[in-house]
Amino acid sequence: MNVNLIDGKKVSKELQIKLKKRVSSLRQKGILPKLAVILVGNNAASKVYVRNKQITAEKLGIETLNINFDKNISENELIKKIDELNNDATVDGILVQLPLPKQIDESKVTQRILPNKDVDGFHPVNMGKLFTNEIGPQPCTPRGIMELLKYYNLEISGKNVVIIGRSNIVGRPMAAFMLNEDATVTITHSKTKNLKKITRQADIVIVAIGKAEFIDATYLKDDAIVIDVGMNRNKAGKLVGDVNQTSVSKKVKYLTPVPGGVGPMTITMLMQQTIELAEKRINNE
Ligand SMILES: NC(=O)C1=CN([C@@H]2O[C@H](COP(=O)(O)OP(=O)(O)OC[C@H]3O[C@@H](n4cnc5c(N)ncnc54)[C@H](OP(=O)(O)O)[C@@H]3O)[C@@H](O)[C@H]2O)C=CC1
Ligand SMILES: Nc1nc(=O)c2c([nH]1)NC[C@@H]1CN(c3ccc(C(=O)N[C@@H](CCC(=O)O)C(=O)O)cc3)C=[N+]21
Repeated sequence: MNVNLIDGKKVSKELQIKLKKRVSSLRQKGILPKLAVILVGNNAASKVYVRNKQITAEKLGIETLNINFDKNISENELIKKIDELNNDATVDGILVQLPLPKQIDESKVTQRILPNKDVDGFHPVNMGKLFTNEIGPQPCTPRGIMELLKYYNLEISGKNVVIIGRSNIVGRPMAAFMLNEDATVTITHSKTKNLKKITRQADIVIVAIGKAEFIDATYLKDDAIVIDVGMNRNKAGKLVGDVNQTSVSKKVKYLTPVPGGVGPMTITMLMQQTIELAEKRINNE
């Protein structure tokens, strides 16, 4: 059987047509949706992301404020900047690109962003809302994955979902999203024993480990749905996922490519959440 590729680029394009209209209607009301992005240092994966974000925001009419800091910046300086953006009424969403250098406590930074400007949905208040199935800003990558599954009419209720990776930005919130849709969820990580035995039972596997082409066909059952979140450079400098796409293509039913799968959806959800936060200004005024 041939694999069906889940086209994140196409789905993104379609969603962005609707988002553009929402931005114009905001702008007509005098509201200019604005996203502030803080980048510390020079992480490679982060830079791809920053570039794609800027291009998309511009296309949709979302204002961006880009702040770059040297990798040696102190935690206090970064916190000061966040406070300034928290108090700036023209800024709807604040995103601090992760990972941060060692001298900075990521959780302290995440918690400093006001929950109602937390466009990444990483603040414990918003994470808590996601885990209790309440409405709030949500992490963009797992939200984008849910949108992809919905677009392709792939059923989640009652399915065995195995997530590989337990980061705050992908694995953990992914588990909450899936649970909210009535999946039976297993979260695995580097200390998991017999990973293959677990993943082979999965109807849906979500891979977010950060190791180039780590997962091959032997990890999967026939007809599985495989979501590849990974963004890695291989030895030749090419962008590859955490899944060996050639190997699994012969076996599975659905697969997200890299590039063109989850990545574009993360960006689209980030734009959508910036717009959602900006739309809140209407009711608050
Ligand atoms: N496409 C997109 O939109 C996005 C892509 N990414 C990409 O996704 C990947 C993962 O990112 P992120 O979640 O931030 O990564 P982290 O490094 O924060 O987390 C990696 C997770 O994978 C687990 N892990 C590592 N090795 C193994 C292994 N051999 N077997 C099982 N589990 C393992 C780790 O376990 P432990 O906790 O025990 O250490 C950890 O939980 C990266 O390539 C990143 O660039 C990230 C965000 C968005
Ligand atoms: N606070 C924070 N939030 C994040 O969501 C976050 C982060 N920090 N740090 C880094 C990771 C990584 N990440 C990516 C998202 C999209 C692409 C993306 O657009 N990928 C294209 C790449 C295309 C290309 O340029 O080659 C694709 O997959 O098609 C890449 C990487 C978000 N992250």
